Amino acid sequence: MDGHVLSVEQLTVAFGGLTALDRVTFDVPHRSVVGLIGPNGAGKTTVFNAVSGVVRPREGTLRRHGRPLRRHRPHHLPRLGISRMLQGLGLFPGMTVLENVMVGADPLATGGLPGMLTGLGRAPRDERRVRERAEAALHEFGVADTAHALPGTLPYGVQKRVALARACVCSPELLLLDEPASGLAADEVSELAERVRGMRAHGSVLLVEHHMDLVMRVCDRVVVLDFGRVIADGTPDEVRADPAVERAYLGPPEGDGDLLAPDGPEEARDGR
Ligand SMILES: Nc1ncnc2c1ncn2[C@@H]1O[C@H](COP(=O)(O)OP(=O)(O)OP(=O)(O)O)[C@@H](O)[C@H]1O
Repeated sequence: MDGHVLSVEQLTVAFGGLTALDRVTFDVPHRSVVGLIGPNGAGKTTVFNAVSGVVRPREGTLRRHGRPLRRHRPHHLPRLGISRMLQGLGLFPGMTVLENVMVGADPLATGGLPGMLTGLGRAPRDERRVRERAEAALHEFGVADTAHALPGTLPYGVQKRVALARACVCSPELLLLDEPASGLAADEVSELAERVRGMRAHGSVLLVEHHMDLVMRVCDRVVVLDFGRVIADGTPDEVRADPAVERAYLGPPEGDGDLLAPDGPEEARDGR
């Protein structure tokens, strides 16, 4: 396959008079983990929303393997091999864990979501295949024993794993992870780091995360945004040592804290 899993070229997004993204350019290579970081309001979520087809860029091009994505919508993502795990998890509270993950696996089948939920108009073979894929994903993420529970009855860390299983069940070529570490305990973050690193075996990950320790541990490259512009793009070590990144996080006055300390950026930004 030619080109990168995702190429973002000169992406510009405006909300009224506010330019949220200003000619943002970066690539997500095949089988890599790319971190997208930056202070609050830098434009990270807007990049995800543009890639997901939720917002339309004013200018610029998104490419998958060199081919431009034109006027795509969020429901096209499974067909494009892209999956997104939302920060708010987005699990359906009235459906069991297994059913939630089956929704993620459903694009693999020929029948639609209504067919899956009602059992009508759907080949039993499809139903079986979707169920098996969902069960395998739950097993892979260590939550098979929760299959018949409702998400709201489970601890947050377990719900996160369910949401990850749902995002991964289609074996996406590109997984968009929006702050997957938020709300997790330290041991859960370490486990998450292992999982994200392991995802490289199957596809690529674009990771938005404030938890710098995780970003530095799992990413092959890190793209840094500030006020809608890319101010750095390099390996974790290169980005960590970049004075422009330090300025963005710590502000111009003599900030002398640990630049990309695990829980530093948000507090540092507040002090600008
Ligand atoms: N739908 C919208 N309408 C108007 N302004 C918006 C909208 N979405 C985002 N913005 C603005 O665009 C800029 C970038 O926001 P975005 O949410 O992408 O930043 P972020 O880096 O994800 O921030 P955070 O780390 O706080 O989630 C901000 O100034 C934000 O207020």
